[in-house]
Formats: sequence, C-alpha cells, structure tokens
Amino acid sequence: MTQTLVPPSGGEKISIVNGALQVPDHPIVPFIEGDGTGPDIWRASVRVLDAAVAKAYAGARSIKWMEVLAGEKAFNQTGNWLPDETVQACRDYLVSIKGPLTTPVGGGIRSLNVALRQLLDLYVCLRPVRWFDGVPSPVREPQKVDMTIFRENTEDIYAGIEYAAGTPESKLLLEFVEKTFARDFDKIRFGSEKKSGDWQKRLESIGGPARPAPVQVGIGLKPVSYLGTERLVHSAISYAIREGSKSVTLVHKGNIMKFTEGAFRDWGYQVAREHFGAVELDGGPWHIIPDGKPGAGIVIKDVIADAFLQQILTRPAEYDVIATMNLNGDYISDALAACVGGIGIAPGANVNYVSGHAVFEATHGTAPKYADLDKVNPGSVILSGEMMLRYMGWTEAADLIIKGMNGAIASKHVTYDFARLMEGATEVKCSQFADGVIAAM
Ligand SMILES: NC(=O)C1=CN([C@@H]2O[C@H](COP(=O)(O)OP(=O)(O)OC[C@H]3O[C@@H](n4cnc5c(N)ncnc54)[C@H](OP(=O)(O)O)[C@@H]3O)[C@@H](O)[C@H]2O)C=CC1
Ligand SMILES: O=C(O)CCC(=O)C(=O)O
Ligand SMILES: [Mg+2]
Repeated sequence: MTQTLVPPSGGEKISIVNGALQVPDHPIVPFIEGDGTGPDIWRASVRVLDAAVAKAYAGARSIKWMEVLAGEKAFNQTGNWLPDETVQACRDYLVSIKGPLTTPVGGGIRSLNVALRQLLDLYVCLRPVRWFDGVPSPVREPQKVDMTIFRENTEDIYAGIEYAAGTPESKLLLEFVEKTFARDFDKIRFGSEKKSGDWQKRLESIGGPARPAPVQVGIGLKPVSYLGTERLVHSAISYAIREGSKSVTLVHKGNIMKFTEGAFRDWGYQVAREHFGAVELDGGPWHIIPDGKPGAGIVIKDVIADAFLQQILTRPAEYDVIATMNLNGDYISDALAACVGGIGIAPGANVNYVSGHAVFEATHGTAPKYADLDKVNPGSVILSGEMMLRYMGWTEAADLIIKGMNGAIASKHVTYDFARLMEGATEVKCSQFADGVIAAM
C-alpha cells in the first residue's frame, strides 16, 4: 500500500535560491508524529508552534502542516516503515519536523532516523545545549553549560555497515582479513576455531557445558572520510564565526582509533587552516584564527572523548562549539542534556547547509513506557520547532517560544521530569505544560 499525500490548500513550498532559503508566508511543512510518546508530544508542540506564529504575525503567516508517515504508524497503514513518499516529501518541501522513531535492539529494522539522515544527506546533527533558568539539574553550576554540538551525521560506525556473527558476510570478511591482513587477524581474538580453543578449557574450568567453541564474530565498519569531516568542521567553524563563539573543540578518540578519529582531528585542523586561515597556537596542535580574518581570536582545539566527558562536568565553561563524529556526538548529546536538566527539553536539527534540507527532531527517543499517558516533557520538540522557525527566518515567533518556555518553567507548573527534582513544583501533564508555554508567550 502506498501513502497518498494531499498537500494542504493555501500552502506553498519552501525553496532555496542561490543558497538562500525562500520561505513563503504559508509554507507547507511535513511532520512525522513519531512512535511511543511521539503523538502526545507532537499534539502538544504543534499547538505551541501555531500559537507563536499566530501571535507574532497576526495571521499574515501560518504553517500548513502535512502529516507524512514513518515508523509504526507507517508500517500499520502501508506495510512500510519509511515509505518513499515520506522521504520524497521531506526532499520536496525542504524543511520538516519529526517525533522520535523506535529502533529495536539487536535485530529487526535498522534505524529509520539514521536512514532519513543518510537519504537526505543531512550531514550536520545540530544540538544546542543551554540551561533554562530554574530547571533542576544534577550539576552545581548548570548555567556554565552553553555548548552547540555539531555531530557528523552520515558516517562512522553509526552508518550501520555491520554483519551479524555467523552470516556468510561476516565469514567472508573474516576470511578476507585472515588472508590479506594476517597480523590484524590475530587481533580478532576469537576469529577462528584454532584461536577459540582455550575457550573450551576456560569453560571447563568454570564448570560450563562441554560443546565445541563456536566462531561467532559480528563485524562492523567505521568509515570516516576527509570530505565528511570537512563539511562538518567547516559548518561548525562558520557557525562559531557567525555567533561570535570563543572556541571550536574537535572531540575524538584519535589516540586509539588513529586513522578514523585521529584523522578527523588532523583534518579538522587542516580545514581550520585552509578555509579560515587559522595558525598554530603556541606551537600547536591548537590553532587560532588570527587578527584580520573573520572570526579572529576563535581557538580551534581538540580533546580526547573520555577526558571531554569528565570535563563537561568539571570545567564546562571551557567549551563552546563542539565538532565530533557520529557515535561520540550521540553519547555527548545525552550527557550534556543531562547536565542542563535533562533530555526532556533537548532539541535538535539534522541539516544539509548546501541543499537547505533540514529535519528538526528532539535528542531523546520514544520513551515507550510513557506512551499515551500525556505525561512527558514536550519541551524538546517545542524547542526543535523553535530552531525550525529560526532556520526559516521567523525569529519573532521563535523568540516568543523562548519567552513561553521561560515563563512556563518559572511558574513551576512542569512535567514529571522537572517536578520530581524541583522544589515547590506542581506536576502537570504534557498538554498542560504546552498550555503554560502558550500562556506565557
Ligand atoms: N531520533 C530518534 O528518533 C531517537 C530514537 N530513539 C529510539 O527510542 C527508543 C527508546 O530509547 P531509550 O533508550 O529508551 O531512550 P529515550 O530517550 O526514549 O528515553 C530514555 C529516558 O529519557 C527520559 N525521557 C525521554 N524523553 C523524555 C521526555 N520527552 N520528557 C522527559 N523525559 C524523557 C525518560 O527518563 P526517566 O525514565 O528517567 O523518566 C526515559 O525513560 C529506542 O528504540 C531508540 O532507538 C532514541 C534516541 C533518538
Ligand atoms: O535512531 C535511533 O533509534 C537512535 C538515534 C539516536 O539516539 C540519536 O540520534 O541521538
Ligand atoms: Mg541519541
């Protein structure tokens, strides 16, 4: 079954001309409700977005929403988890917004979220992390956390190129490594029957069952390219220049994964030098954009990922714009979100700055245990919508959303996640929090 999309009447497409987004007064914006808590959150968020636009432009502008299907709703209605029409709509209408989509662990479908990012080549996952006054946080000085994550969105081990243990594909790869890279094959600890021999001895020593040692090795590939790194780091430094940021930090594990994560760091510095005229600072490896160039004074530095994850707790003020690879970016976004009071208000965008395509979405997932309870915080999708409005150039409406969020949090009428940590708070439902945001605009 296919999905028949009927564009809403009175709406027009957003387009891009010579690199500049052309946004009509009544743009058609496709939305995906999402799985789990997605529908609750979307119902609450769309009211906030519409209210902000109505208040800012008194009817002169409006968003013409067009539902497109993905995830469980799509599968139930069309037999397809990510129908072609959905991807095509996101392509045709340029700017869209989505709720979270489920990805099963271990088997089943691959991530639809990752698929959308890859199909539309949305190479930047942009996740700003800032503290809202009054939000309860596990750290002492959450106001010092003010970072913008640029996460590479199309490569790395996250691209999903991996083969299950025992399949012909993984066996073929094992054979290939054994024949071609004999020394490295030794590092695949249990890659052959011979090498699995002492497994049996160990099993006997702990009284385990006597059976032949299986050769079971799942194998994944981790592509990290110059071009992928260049467009990501270029976007991050350009953003830092536009926003007057102090630094851009390349976060990597390049001491261990030298030719993927280490290359990301080296290429990052190369981009800083070749595109922005950066020079080594005190003999390197850190760089600085010198006087006379746009962004003069911005420091380009790097840090190893594990050290970074402790320093965001101990020295967050030292970090500003973060450029990193796909998997690191995933971990870092949730960790930083926690520092400012949680994943419930962590927004994001997946963007291709050349084609203009952008899909806005929260950092969190479907939180399935809360599905259909009208309970969770809709702040993440509301703020993703705020990012979308700003991307469209509708800054007055975006500003109203920030005002509304500040007001709703200050009133201490908040969803369960904040209420359980905030003194004197009253717990409200997801939909009621949205009412509070609208009332405070
Ligand atoms: N972009 C996307 O579509 C994403 C999809 N996913 C998918 O989502 C599914 C579930 O993933 P899971 O690991 O449980 O992670 P989730 O982010 O869905 O949930 C983890 C926990 O985060 C808290 N949380 C999440 N959303 C909210 C919210 N809106 N308000 C308040 N608290 C919230 C809850 O914490 P508590 O229990 O403390 O109340 C929840 O139990 C998986 O299939 C995963 O693949 C995951 C991330 C992104
Ligand atoms: O695609 C998924 O299910 C998870 C994605 C995710 O965690 C993220 O992009 O932050
Ligand atoms: Mg994640």
